[in-house]
Parts: sequence; C-alpha cells; structure tokens
Amino acid sequence: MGAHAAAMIEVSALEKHFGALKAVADLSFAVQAGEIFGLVGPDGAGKTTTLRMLAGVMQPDAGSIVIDGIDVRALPEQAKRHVSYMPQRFGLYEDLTVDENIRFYADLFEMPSQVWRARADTMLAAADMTPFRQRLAGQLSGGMKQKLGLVCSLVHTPRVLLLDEPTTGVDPVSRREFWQILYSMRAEGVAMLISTAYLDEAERCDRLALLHAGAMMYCDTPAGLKARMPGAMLEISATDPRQLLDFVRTLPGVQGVLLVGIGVHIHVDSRERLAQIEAALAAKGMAVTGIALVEPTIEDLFVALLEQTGSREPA
Ligand SMILES: Nc1ncnc2c1ncn2[C@@H]1O[C@H](COP(=O)(O)OP(=O)(O)OP(=O)(O)O)[C@@H](O)[C@H]1O
Repeated sequence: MGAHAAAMIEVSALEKHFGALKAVADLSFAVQAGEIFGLVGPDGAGKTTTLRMLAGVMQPDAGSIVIDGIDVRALPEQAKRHVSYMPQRFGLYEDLTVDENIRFYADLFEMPSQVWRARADTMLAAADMTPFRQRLAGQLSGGMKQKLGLVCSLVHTPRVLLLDEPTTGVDPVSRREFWQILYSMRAEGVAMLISTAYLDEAERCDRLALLHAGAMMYCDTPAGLKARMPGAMLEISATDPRQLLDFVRTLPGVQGVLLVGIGVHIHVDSRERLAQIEAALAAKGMAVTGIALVEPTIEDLFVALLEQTGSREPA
C-alpha cells in the first residue's frame, strides 16, 4: 500500500448534533483498502452515529465522507452500492431459512447466481454453518444469527464493510469464526470499519480510533497505542484479588487498578515501583502468588487514557 494511495474511506471534520448534544465532533480519519479500522469507546461515545452517517442512513451536520472516491452526501445512492452496513440488529427474516436469507440479499443486489452461491458456500463453511442451511433464521442461536448477518452483508462483494458491535453476545468460538471471515475479506481488499466494546477484539484491528464524547482521543495501531502508555503495568495474582486491589490502590505511584481474571493489573508511574509494592505487600502480610511487569493490554491503556481525560475535564 503506497503512502499516497487514495483511501477507500475518507472522513473529514464530521459533526453531528442532537439538540445541544455533540454526538460526533470534528472527526477525521481514513481507512485503506484491506484495512480493518476499529472504533472503540464507552457507550455514548458516538460510534453508532458515525457508522450511520457513513452508511448514508443519517445526515451529518458538517464535514465530508468520501467512499471509494464518491462523496456520500452528494451521491448517496451511488456510494451505497459499494457499502455494506451491518447495524447492531441486522435485518434477518426469521421465517426464512439461512439459505433463503442469503438468496434474498443476493437478489436485492442482483448478484449472478454462480457468483453469490460460491461465495456463500465458502463463507458458510468458514462460519461452521453448513449443516444449518435449511434452518429457519428465527431458530438460530445469537452467535449464528450474527454470522448469518455477516454472510448476508458480504454476499454482494462490497468494497466497504461497516460493522456496529457485530459480536456482542457472541460466544468466543463463533467470534473467532466471525473474525476469520473478516480476515479473508481483508485479503480481498475490503476496507472495514468496526465498532466494538470488546477490547480483545480491538487488538485484532490494524488501527484503532479511541472515541470519547464524540471526539477522537487517539488513533494508532494497537502496538502504537500501547507505546503511548506512560509508566508501566504490573500484574499481581492473588487468591483474593479484591482485597489486594483495595490495598494496592492506596500505595504511592499507583495510577490505576483493574481486575483481570485471577489478579489485578496495576498502572504505576515507573518500573521501579515493582520492588516497593512487593515490599509493601510483604509488610502487610498479603498473600500473592505472583508479581511481574507485563505488557499493557488495550483495556489497560483505555482505562489509563480515560482516567487522564476524565481528570482534565471539569467535574
Ligand atoms: N437519534 C438520536 N437522538 C438523540 N440523541 C441521540 C440519537 N442517537 C444517538 N444519540 C446520542 O448521541 C450520543 C452518541 O450515541 P451513539 O449511539 O453514537 O454512541 P455509541 O458510541 O454507539 O454508544 P452505544 O455503544 O451505546 O451505541 C449519545 O449520547 C446518544 O444518547
């Protein structure tokens, strides 16, 4: 991908207000063909509103959206031909079978039968759904519905795929299969914009935009974002992580704490705090099963960055 290649999605100075509320504020970013770009942020950060404007189903108040060289505001119908949008609740026909749903979307886009059938066969196999092709969509599990929504969204070979929290409530196995399909679309050169509340999912994206209150806080690769985290991250495992968390929170140099599975992630201002915290735990007689410096996860980073932002805002 050349540095000067035109982006598949170009968003500039996008704005959307609902009354006095700024849902999206001065948002700019670009997504290349074959790139998976993640929108991450807490509820209400403006992810859904952004995706709706890109899909052409909501009008921006200001700014521009260009998809594959086509201005979405000026030529919405032309742009929509290249775009597939999977909203949080995808419109499956519950009284139609898996195959009939796919056929419905293929017909809508006037796809030649041999093209969409071959494509559907491959995607259904990747989704582990081949045995369920004759099942009514209304009788599928939540994860299978989402995978079918994805297959329907992709059956007409869009150049741009917009996904709004597509794997919410989906089990980890189905989530992995869902992502396998996204990776194969990336190899085909599809540009993807995905909003997610799962931070492990965010780490699978090529680049991420961290949104907060409608504005972009940071935009970088997952590795680049992690490198921005000041200080260091300690992981302490313990039999009673909650008690540990309450104690550690009070120690000098501790900037944030996060429960993770069997232990706690502690954001400290420098690596040197490790020895001090170890000594403080021993002095307090707190049983820990392990303490080590670790790479921050995207979740750690997000919590740390939001804490910083929060502290800058007036109460
Ligand atoms: N149609 C609407 N009318 C009024 N306010 C709206 C409307 N749509 C969204 N909002 C508000 O705009 C802000 C951004 O909402 P948006 O749904 O884009 O956030 P989000 O990041 O997608 O969060 P979520 O994951 O909860 O959907 C929120 O404060 C929301 O309440």
